[in-house]
Amino acid sequence: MYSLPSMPSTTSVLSTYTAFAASAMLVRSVFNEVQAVINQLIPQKLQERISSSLGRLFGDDSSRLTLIVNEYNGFSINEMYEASEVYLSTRVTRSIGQLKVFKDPGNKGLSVTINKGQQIIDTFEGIELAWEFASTETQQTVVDVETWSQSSEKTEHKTILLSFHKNHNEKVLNTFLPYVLERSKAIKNENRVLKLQALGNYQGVSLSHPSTFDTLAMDPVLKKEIMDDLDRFVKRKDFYLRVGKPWKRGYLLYGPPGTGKSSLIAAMANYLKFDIYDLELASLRGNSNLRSLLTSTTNRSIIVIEDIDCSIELQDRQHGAYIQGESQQLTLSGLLNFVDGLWSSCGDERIIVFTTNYKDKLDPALLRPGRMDMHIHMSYCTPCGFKILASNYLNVKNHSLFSQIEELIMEVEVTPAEVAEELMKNEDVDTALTGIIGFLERKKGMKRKQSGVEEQKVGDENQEENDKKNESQEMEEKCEKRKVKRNKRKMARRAKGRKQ
Ligand SMILES: Nc1ncnc2c1ncn2[C@@H]1O[C@H](COP(=O)(O)OP(=O)(O)OP(=O)(O)O)[C@@H](O)[C@H]1O
Ligand SMILES: [Mg+2]
Repeated sequence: MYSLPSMPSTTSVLSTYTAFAASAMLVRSVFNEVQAVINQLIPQKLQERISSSLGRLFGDDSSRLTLIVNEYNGFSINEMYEASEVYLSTRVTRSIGQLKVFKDPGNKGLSVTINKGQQIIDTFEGIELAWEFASTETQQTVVDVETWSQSSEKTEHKTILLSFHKNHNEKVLNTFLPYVLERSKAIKNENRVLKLQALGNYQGVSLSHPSTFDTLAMDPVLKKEIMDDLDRFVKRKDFYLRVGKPWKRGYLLYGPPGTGKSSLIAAMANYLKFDIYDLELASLRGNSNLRSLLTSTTNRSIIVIEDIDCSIELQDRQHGAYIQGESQQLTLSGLLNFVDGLWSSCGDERIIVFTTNYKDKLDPALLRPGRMDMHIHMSYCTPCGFKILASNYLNVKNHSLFSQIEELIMEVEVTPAEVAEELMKNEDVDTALTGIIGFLERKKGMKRKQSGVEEQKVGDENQEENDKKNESQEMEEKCEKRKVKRNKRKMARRAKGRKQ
C-alpha cells in the first residue's frame, strides 16, 4: 500500500528556517564588514570593481543595474540590439572559453561572437561593464490560410544583458550607449556586406551586385543629379526634422527591360552602403501585413517594389487595388500611406524605389507631384552609355571602331543589357567590337525589313501604332512571365516554410 511520506513537524521547519536565516545574516554581516574595509582602504574605482565582484559572489546584486536589450520591440527591430551585436563582435577578449565564428558571404572577414550564457567584460572610461547574450524560445501554431493546415513553429527571443555598477547609470545611458550606436555604424561601414532581403520571407542574402555609379551606363548629367540628390538626402537629417517631414525619399525608375533599373538600385545601395529590401507585393496579405513587414526593416535601407504595374492590379482607388490572384486586399492607398510617410514610427533614412516598364500604366495617384521625389527615366543605350560599357567590359576608352558603333546606336533602339551581352562574348577587343557592329547592323536590317513589310500591309500611318502595339505586347508577355516566376518562387517558399 502506498503511504504518504512523513511531514516534517512545524518545530523542525522553524528551526531549519532559523538556522538558514542566521547563516544568511552571518554572510551579510561578513559582506558588510569586507565592504567597509574596502571603502576605507582602496581607491573608488577599484572599490566598485571589488564590491561588484563580491556582490556577485555573495549573491548580492543590489549594487548593479542590468539593462535588458531585446532584439525586437514589437514588430520593429531594436536598433540598440543590432548595434550591440556588431559592437560586441569587436570586444571578444582572450578570457572567453568558447566563441561562435561565422562568415557572411561576401564579407571581408570573419565575425565572432560569444555563446549564450557567457560574458564579455568590457570597460568604458574606467567603468566596468558585463555583456551577456541570453535567449528564450516559444512555440507558436501557424495556420496556412490556403490549405488550412497547421504547423508548429519555434520562435527564438534574443536578448543582450548589460550590467554595471549603479553609480554609472547616467553615464552608460547618456554616453556609452550612444557611443555603441556610433561605433557599430562605423564598424558596419568598414566591413559592410550589403544585405538584400526579400521581404515576406525574411531570408537575407548578401548583396553582391557589383553595380556602381561608375559602371552604370546612363546619361552623365542624370547620373550626377541622382548622386547629388542622394548626398543631399543623407546629409539633411536636421532639415527633415526642422520642417517636420519624415526622413524618406522616393524614386520612380521607369524604362524598358534591360535599361538598368535594378542596376541603378544596386548602385545606389553600394554608394550609400544601405541594405536593400525587395518587397514582393504578391506575397503580402493585406495592409497590416505590409505595415508589419515595413516596420521590420532597418534604418539606412532601400525598400524596392519592382514592376509596380505588374504587382498591383490597378483599379479604382475607392475600391482598393487587389493583389493578383489573392483574395485578401492590399489597397493602393495602404501603400501610398507608407510612401507619404504617414508611418513615422517606421524609422529614418529610408529610400523607397518603385520600378516599372510602363510609366503610363501607373495609377495617377502614384505619379502625383510630391508623391515620388524623383522620376528617373532609364533609356536605351546612348553613345555615351556605350563608352562606359566598353570601358567596363573591354577596358578600352577609345577605338577606331567607336564612331561607327556610336552612329549605329543612334539609329537603333538597343538596351545596355543587350550591348553588355554582346561585349561579353569575346575578350579580344577588335573581335568584340566587330561583333557589336554586326549585331547592330542586324538589328537595323530587321527594323528596316519589318517596316517594309508593315508598309506594304498597312501603310505608313498605322506603322507607329503597330510598333507601339508590338512593344506593348512584348512588355505584357514579360509581365506575365514575371508573374509566373513570382508565383513559382512563392510556392517554393511556402513549400520550404512547410518543411521547416
Ligand atoms: N545602364 C546600364 N549600365 C550598365 N549595365 C547595364 C545597364 N542596363 C543593363 N545593364 C546590364 O544588363 C543587366 C540587366 O539589367 P537590369 O536588370 O539592371 O535591367 P532592368 O532595367 O532592371 O530590367 P527589367 O525591367 O527587366 O527589370 C545588368 O545586370 C547589367 O549587366
Ligand atoms: Mg529590374
